[in-house]
Amino acid sequence: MEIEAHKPAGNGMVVGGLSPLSESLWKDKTHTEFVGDVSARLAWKDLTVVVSLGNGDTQNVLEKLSGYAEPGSFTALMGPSGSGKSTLLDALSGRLAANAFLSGTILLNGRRANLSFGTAAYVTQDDNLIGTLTVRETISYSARLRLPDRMAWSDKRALVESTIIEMGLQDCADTVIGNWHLRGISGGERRRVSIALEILMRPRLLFLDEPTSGLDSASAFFVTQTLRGLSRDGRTVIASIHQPSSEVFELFDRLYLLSSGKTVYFGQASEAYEFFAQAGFPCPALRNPSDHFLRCINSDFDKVKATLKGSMKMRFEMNDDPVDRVTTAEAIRTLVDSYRASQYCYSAKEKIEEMSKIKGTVLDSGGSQASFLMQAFTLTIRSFVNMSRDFGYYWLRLVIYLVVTVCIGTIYLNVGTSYSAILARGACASFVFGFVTFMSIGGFPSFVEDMKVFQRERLNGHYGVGAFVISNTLSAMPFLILITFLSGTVCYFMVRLHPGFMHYVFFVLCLYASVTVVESLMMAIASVVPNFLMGIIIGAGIQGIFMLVSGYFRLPNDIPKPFWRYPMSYISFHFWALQGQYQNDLKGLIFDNQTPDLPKIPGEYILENVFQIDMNRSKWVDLSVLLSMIIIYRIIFFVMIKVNEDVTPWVRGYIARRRIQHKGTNPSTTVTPFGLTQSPSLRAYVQPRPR
Ligand SMILES: Nc1ncnc2c1ncn2[C@@H]1O[C@H](COP(=O)(O)OP(=O)(O)OP(=O)(O)O)[C@@H](O)[C@H]1O
Repeated sequence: MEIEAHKPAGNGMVVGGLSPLSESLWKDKTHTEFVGDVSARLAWKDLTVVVSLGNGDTQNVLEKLSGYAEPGSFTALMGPSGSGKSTLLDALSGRLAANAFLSGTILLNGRRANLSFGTAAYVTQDDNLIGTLTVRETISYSARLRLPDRMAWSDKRALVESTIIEMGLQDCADTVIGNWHLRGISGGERRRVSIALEILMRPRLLFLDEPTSGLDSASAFFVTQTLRGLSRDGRTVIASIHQPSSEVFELFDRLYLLSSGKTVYFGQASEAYEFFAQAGFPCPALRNPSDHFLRCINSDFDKVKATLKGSMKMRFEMNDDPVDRVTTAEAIRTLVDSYRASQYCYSAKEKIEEMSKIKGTVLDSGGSQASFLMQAFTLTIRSFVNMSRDFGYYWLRLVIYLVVTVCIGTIYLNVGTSYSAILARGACASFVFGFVTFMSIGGFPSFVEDMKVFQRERLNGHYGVGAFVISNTLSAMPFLILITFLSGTVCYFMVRLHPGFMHYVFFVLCLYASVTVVESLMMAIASVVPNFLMGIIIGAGIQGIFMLVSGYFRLPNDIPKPFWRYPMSYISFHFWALQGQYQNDLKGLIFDNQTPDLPKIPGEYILENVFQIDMNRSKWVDLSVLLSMIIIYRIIFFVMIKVNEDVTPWVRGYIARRRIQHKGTNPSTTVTPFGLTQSPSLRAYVQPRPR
């Protein structure tokens, strides 16, 4: 492949968007049939977003916003912090939080469309990436996950390489992203990797939330130039941008200025200067126009002035700047009114009307084109590589498990068959299946990181929930087998549990099954509780309760009925593990009695009368129950993710809607002149953005 044909410009970055090679590669090799016009014309009219707050109050985050974005143009959303830029992007891309209610019209190619789960690509503010992979690996795995199976790997690789060059990542292509123990690429490079992952599939519609935040001026210029280049390839690009430099500002085609959820200006970026002058706020000489616009509409300046005046730290002198002669609140009012009465507003409305009348192509979901098997396989390999490189994922646990099992081994060394060994064996099994399995909770922070990556990729339609659950189960298997077989072997032979190969195999299998159940339980918790401290506390609490009813701390027949005995002890995996292991260890052994003149005690007698074990059930049945619990927890994990995606937002939305109605505001959907309604619905997933 002629990758060399891409000659990086200047600092090694190819500015100006997709190179002709990658564009043609994409079309040729994916064999994508572009029937008709596949460009994305996005129009929104009278978009209002109301959020319900925790105390039952409501807040208007966006108020009757109208605008449009066309293929071939780069639209920048600008405004002070809290003005509603991210909310507008979320509303347009179908990602509003469940407590947010949308009314108004959003049309893609003149039609109502669902833009979530891959139809539009969205680069969010947080760069949730896998820290142990290099930049090239990250993009390559993403290519395998999403490009069609029939596309040759050499072609996929060529596309990956051209994307790396396009985002100027060649110098750090073989550097790891970085995590808590690995020093990786810089923050700016992470941003560029996040963008690279989304442009890989050449989406027709691309949303970016603050793609230049945290970047130095050269990187910010480069990223913006790349986005502009993408738009020049016929794509529709909308990005929120914070405090752009004058060079970056010059790259915008259209500017959407927001303040407190209201439109201050929407039109050609180059004409904003004139609009501000006409409204009575001309940009002073030698001031960056974007700084001036934001200075005029950032009401925080009023608070800052008041605070400084109050504390006598600052004397305000009148100068020529009109912004200093009025409060920012007044300036915003004047600008909003001027815009409503301006020709910019009229021409925008006309354009929106015109766009709404043209019914264009229905765009396919831009999600993955790879088969389910390819997705599951790639995710398994990627997850396996990550687990093997992340010291904290399994290796640290292996060390701790070995240390703890050596401790167990020395404390119960050659436990034997004396009278006191009866209780010692019971205690040893209880410790192994209670505490040792409990230590698996240590993997929770890594699960939470995995879930963050999953959520980002899932929302952009990279793969399905099923592929993720399967891959997560398979990739962990070799590590769990290694950990449990090594530590189980140490424990089994040091303590000298029941001799015999099958007894040894049962012990380690039982340990493996128990540890995997804990892993699956913690994954299920991670799918609902994204905070790792809370997740660990919940996981520890659940396991503590399970341990209590395992049959060791209270004998099975003494566990209070009905709740603790049924269902709790049967749900507890510790219960099945102990029942199986007690049989595995004691059955067939003969123990000394309290005094030598009393007859010896058979293991079966102890099992039935001391540990109250159900002897009619084989230990292999106990093991099967444990193994089926793994499957049940994985199904719960799958269901939890689905519920989180589909049902939880609906329920939260319903509660918030009731609250708003109770307060007297009507959040009902608005039927627009286009006949389209937007309402809080199942598709308005998602986890509210962290704020
Ligand atoms: N789901 C929500 N629940 C409660 N408040 C919300 C919600 N979504 C947005 N808001 C509020 O709406 C306002 C606008 O938020 P938004 O994140 O859209 O602003 P922004 O312009 O993107 O800010 P920044 O530049 O700081 O990211 C803020 O006051 C925010 O707290």
